[in-house]
Amino acid sequence: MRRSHARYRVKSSTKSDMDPIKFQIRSGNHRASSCSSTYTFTKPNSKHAKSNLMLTVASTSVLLGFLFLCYSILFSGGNRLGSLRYSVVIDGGSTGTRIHVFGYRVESGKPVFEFRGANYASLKLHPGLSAFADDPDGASVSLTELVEFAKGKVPKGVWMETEVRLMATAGMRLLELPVQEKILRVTRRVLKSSGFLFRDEWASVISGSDEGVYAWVVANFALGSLGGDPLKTTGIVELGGASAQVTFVSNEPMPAEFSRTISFGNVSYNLYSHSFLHFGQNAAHDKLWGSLLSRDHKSAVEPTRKRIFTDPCAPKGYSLDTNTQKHLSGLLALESGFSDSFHAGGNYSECRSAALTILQEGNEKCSYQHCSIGSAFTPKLRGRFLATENFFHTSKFFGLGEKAWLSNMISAGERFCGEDWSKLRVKDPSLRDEDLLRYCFSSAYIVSLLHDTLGIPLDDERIGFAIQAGDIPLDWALGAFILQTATETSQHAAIGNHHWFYDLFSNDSKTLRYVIGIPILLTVLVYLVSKWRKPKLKTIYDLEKGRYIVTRIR
Ligand SMILES: Nc1nc2c(ncn2[C@@H]2O[C@H](COP(=O)(O)OP(=O)(O)OP(=O)(O)O)[C@@H](O)[C@H]2O)c(=O)[nH]1
Ligand SMILES: [Ca+2]
Repeated sequence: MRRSHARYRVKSSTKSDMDPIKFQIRSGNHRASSCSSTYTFTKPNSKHAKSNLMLTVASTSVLLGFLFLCYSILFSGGNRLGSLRYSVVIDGGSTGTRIHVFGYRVESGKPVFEFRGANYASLKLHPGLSAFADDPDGASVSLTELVEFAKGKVPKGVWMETEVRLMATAGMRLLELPVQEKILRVTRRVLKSSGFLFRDEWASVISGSDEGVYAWVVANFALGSLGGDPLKTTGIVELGGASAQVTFVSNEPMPAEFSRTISFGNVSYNLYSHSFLHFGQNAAHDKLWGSLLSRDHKSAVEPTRKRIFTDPCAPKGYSLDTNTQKHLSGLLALESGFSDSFHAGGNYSECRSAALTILQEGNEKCSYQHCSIGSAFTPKLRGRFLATENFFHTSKFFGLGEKAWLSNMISAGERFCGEDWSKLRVKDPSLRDEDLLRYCFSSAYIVSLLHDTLGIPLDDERIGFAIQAGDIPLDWALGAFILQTATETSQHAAIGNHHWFYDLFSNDSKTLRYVIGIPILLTVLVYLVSKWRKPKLKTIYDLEKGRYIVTRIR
């Protein structure tokens, strides 16, 4: 085929709708004379071409943008749909520091908690933060180890969204404020560099009332009564090392400092909650020794006679070695020669009345209508209760069953306290002296606290002891996490902070398919239609008429 002598002339067009560049091709097989009309092939109308291109690019970019947005919502960090989110809570207790790592999902705008498997891990290290009063920097060692444990449980990609909170309890409350602050400063330094999401105010000494509320929350969450009828909830009595907590729903009028109102779901609970500082088991036992000493100081002992301290809560034959002295409060440990004047009385009922004296210390300063423990207001206990921490440990040690465990605690304590120390020592060789010794005092203190002081009948079936409910540990730190997360999630839902897409997608994969599938379909459709509809146009410049004629090519 002869090659056409194509000659290109650029002709600027005045017509706005015409592309300014025209190519005139004179085909070789035309006679010169037949140049009456020259076919001018224009590039497809580049205006149209451009708008098609624009349309395709626009719809593709909208689609890509949309897919990217979906990806960023569905698969980025903490907003990952359906993926686990994490939270870390550190319990700064008096006898040890425990870290809890929680995994949870948000489904239909609500957190779903499962405290098992990959969704929960915890580690406790001794001693507690308060043991570093003289060496605050020393607190960083165990805390760093706990943080490393948590980092091993949380995928690195979400550390930045994982909140870490440190809440210290009674052990730290017993320290002077400046000392507390020094230790907290060290903890903040460690947590700031942990890689987790942390703010200074998230490391603090929480109030005893908060501690009690959190313990109440986890107990009722575990029992399935949280979010239900307030009168069907279960109260808690917690016997820690340095403090004891009592929290339950009470409709009795009470002073504001003991009253707490919390909401869960659309139910609100009016709680009595108080932490009795210095009335934890270990702190009370130290008080006992302090009272023995001061009692002797008061007794008119002639200077020549050797002073004897009789401890009714120490089984006969027990001698106070330096190891146990280490655990005595400063007052006693400093008492020179205390150990050789110490006599183990091994008498349960005397031990129980010594415990009652400790529980009623300060009662004379009661400024409320009714105080049971110390000078703090306590309403009449109503409803069911769970007795946790030392209530559980001592009941377990004596092998008590749920049934009538309080009255059985008396007989178990009488046997243990009255037994010869050497025989007890042989029965439980694995326990340290000071831990084994403590069971005599504990059995008396528990009965004196629950029955003699709080008035719970010895055979009351309404109170059980536990350390977990189902497979959920009754640890106040879990309650703090539950309340914190539920509040945060409902706040997001309330103020619409959440990704509105997120709701659209939350847990509804059908929507996901539609929302991603439809735009793809539409784009393809638009593209095909534009391809199909794009008219094959031919623009002819009619030399005779001196104007362009646009015709459609079939
Ligand atoms: N007998 C016994 N007591 C235990 C055991 N584990 C913990 N305890 C005691 O139970 C009490 C409460 O335990 P934790 O809450 O872990 O102690 P803590 O938080 O350091 O103490 P607080 O700051 O008063 O709450 C403390 O007096 C512990 O000494 C155990 O296995 N056996
Ligand atoms: Ca505790």
